Amino acid sequence: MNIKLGKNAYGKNAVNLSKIIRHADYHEFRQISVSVALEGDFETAHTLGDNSKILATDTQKNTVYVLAKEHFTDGIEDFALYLSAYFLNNNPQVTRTNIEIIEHPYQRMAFNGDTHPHAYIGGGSEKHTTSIVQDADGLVITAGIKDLLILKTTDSGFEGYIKEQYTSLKETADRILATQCQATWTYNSTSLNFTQLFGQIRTTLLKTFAFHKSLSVQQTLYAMGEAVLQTYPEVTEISLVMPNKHHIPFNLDQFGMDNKNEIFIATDEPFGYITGTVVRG
Ligand SMILES: O=c1[nH]c(=O)c2[nH]c(=O)[nH]c2[nH]1
Repeated sequence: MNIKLGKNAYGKNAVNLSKIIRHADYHEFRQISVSVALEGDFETAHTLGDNSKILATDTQKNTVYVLAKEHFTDGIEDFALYLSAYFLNNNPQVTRTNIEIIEHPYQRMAFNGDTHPHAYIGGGSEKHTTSIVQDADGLVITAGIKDLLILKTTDSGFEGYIKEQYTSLKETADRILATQCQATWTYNSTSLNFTQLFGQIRTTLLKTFAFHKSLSVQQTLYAMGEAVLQTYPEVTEISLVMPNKHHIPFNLDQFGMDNKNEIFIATDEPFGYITGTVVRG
């Protein structure tokens, strides 16, 4: 029988790391989760149990903590780029790296407009993400947002869809639009101000969601992606995942009351799942 090893990768997932960056009059607190995956000359590790080319995942984990001291000082994109280059340059058996970082944002507490120097509030669902895939041919860098919970109470409808024997959904010109959005975009360069761009792109996504007169989730998804590509030449394409978190009007008729689009059943499952990539050209 002719059997051989196909595509494979290994590495350490979810290296959870916190860092205090001490400035003169305040502290910065950062919390990230780093995942490393390596591809390369690992055939005999699988077929013979020969570990001579294996950089232990425990060593990979330690490398992340050690390099964070000097090199995690700015955006997660910059740290991911540094880690990727480090693993490639120091391990000739590695031909491709895939570094992913998720940042859990913490904000300094504010009281009457004054920001506290070293107390933070976190725990929201929204996260900032990045990924680097690098090999001898080059590098792809993405950034993104995930678990961004956004909702609007009007300027959303859904009408004009197919009506056939199994259709029961009623058309509406005024519904709640809610989603737990994930957006991932690709940059055209590795020397950008990633932190600033992330904040600006996030604002563009939110603004478009808020001001768009939505005829469907699909249309809003496209408008959000289009706005990012129109505004930021550094972005080559953007993918969005927008589950439709349904809010179904509750039937108050049965209790002799009129539901004027005020009371809803929020259903988690099943949910509509709308995904799309918006590209140039
Ligand atoms: O924005 C929507 N897109 C759909 O494809 C769809 N399908 C559905 O039942 N409700 C909705 N809403």
